[in-house]
Amino acid sequence: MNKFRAAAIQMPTVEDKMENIKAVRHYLEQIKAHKVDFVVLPEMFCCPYQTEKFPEYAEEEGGSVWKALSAYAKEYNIYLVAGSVPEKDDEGRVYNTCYIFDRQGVQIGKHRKTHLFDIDIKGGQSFKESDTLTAGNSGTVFETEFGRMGVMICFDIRFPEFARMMVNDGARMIFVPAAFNMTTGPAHWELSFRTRALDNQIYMLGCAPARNPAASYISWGHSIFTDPWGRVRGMLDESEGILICEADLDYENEIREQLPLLKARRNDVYRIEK
Ligand SMILES: NC(=O)CCC(=O)C(=O)O
Repeated sequence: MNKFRAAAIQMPTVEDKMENIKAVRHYLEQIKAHKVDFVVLPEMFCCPYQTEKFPEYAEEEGGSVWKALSAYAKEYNIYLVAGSVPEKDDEGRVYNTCYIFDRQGVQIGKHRKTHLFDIDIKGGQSFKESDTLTAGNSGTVFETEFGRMGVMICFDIRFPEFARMMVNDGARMIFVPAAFNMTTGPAHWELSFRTRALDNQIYMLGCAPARNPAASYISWGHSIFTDPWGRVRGMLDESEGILICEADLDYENEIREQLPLLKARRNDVYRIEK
């Protein structure tokens, strides 16, 4: 039980919400023979990544998208870290939400993106999720037969405390539905995954949408798997594809024993004396 397999499905997003949902089944069929334990989908995999579209595509928890994803988890006997979707609550607020289903299709976790992606890079990418989205207010872990796992969504990865909090809470791997762009992707995507993996001595799996050069927000792609030594174990390019990887928790334990960063922390002194 110390090894498990996971797949990141780097799929394109089309305008028709339910076409994206149908496409997920096609990929799950394709990887059936690999007997993966976990599948992760991209950020906003069934809604164009445009702020004005989020309220239009949003559904309440338990809606048609949720039902289809829960059914897939059961049918394919997988943990489904179901990318992210726009979720609306009963007061009309909209969140960037990742639902997590177990092998029976039962929802065992839900993460609402906590750090909204509001950036304005001179000569590069601008985006303002907070125009239409509300931020979540907590980190998220979920339980599996392999141990506790963490989930964060895209921009959340930039905040080191967030991953550290999950690791402090016992997370063994962090799943990251994401969609970096053509400005920050080449600069920071791989670096962010390697850094969070190295600092926390943990496996990280990031899943991005396939690149569509005609989209208003262009995804960097490059779904990625990094290990507790900070190495890249697998990475796609920008095209549609599936990244299949294996995590070995004995290896993670060994790294944590041999280079005992997590144990050697000095939480008693991390303050500035004034
Ligand atoms: N969807 C996002 O949160 C994008 C984050 C991103 O591109 C970054 O640079 O951070």
